[in-house]
Amino acid sequence: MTFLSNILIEKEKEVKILKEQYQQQNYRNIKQEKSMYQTFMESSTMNIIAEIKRASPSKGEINVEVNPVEQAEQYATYGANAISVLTDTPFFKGSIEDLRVVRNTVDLPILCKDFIIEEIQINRAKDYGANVVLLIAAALPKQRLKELFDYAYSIDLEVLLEVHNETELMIALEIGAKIIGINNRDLKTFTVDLSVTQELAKLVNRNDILLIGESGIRNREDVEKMMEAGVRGVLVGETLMRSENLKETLKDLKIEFK
Ligand SMILES: O=P(O)(O)OC[C@@H](O)[C@@H](O)c1c[nH]c2ccccc12
Repeated sequence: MTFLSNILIEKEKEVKILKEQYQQQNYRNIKQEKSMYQTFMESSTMNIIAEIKRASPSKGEINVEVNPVEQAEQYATYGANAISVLTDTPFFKGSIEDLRVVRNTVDLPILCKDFIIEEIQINRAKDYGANVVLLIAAALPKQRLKELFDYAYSIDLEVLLEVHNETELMIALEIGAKIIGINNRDLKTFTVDLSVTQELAKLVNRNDILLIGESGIRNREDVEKMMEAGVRGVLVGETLMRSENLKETLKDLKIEFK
């Protein structure tokens, strides 16, 4: 049993309960003036998606006691371009409430980071104020991915479509993904290798695709590697969650495009 198949089983249960209990809330329906895609494409510096990540199955507890409001405020103040909120509870100790409080704190684009298998999760993400949802190519068959992808855009959400190998990348391109995240971490083995982004990015020779390098980014050198690989954004969790000086850490990661 891999982590991914385990969590998908967990999500089936969660969705079943959601279907019974969830009622549309419409707390906040934020329409960003500009899409994340557009802002990131126009930026002259590396775009940083700063993640609120309390724990993970590969690292255990990272920063469980974090105050998501303070963390998000600091991310925004020190130059993050978007915020990712891990809303999964059983494996990452996050919650959908984290998303709401972050939404009420910052105006940056917010990514709802979860393992989405059904439309109802997308509705809930929207309700709680997300602008972008994650879809993971390894988690679903192509047809289903495409349906969820189209559904998200139909309710004005953008999609970060995450891939980890060439087959998944081709699927993402066929589906018409505009924002593709290349995960350096293998969700089945947890191995992290920045060369995943370096290799896969080479296969995308289109300048209308926004590429994001995800996972295992610790310092400026890593961001430089990602930039040379051709990504316009990086998704950083653990490094920021463990940082004792977010001002310095974010400054270090934010580099100018050449
Ligand atoms: O903490 P890191 O190594 O900086 O990684 C952040 C982010 O990429 C990672 O949390 C992530 C990428 N894809 C995911 C899918 C599900 C859960 C988590 C993730």
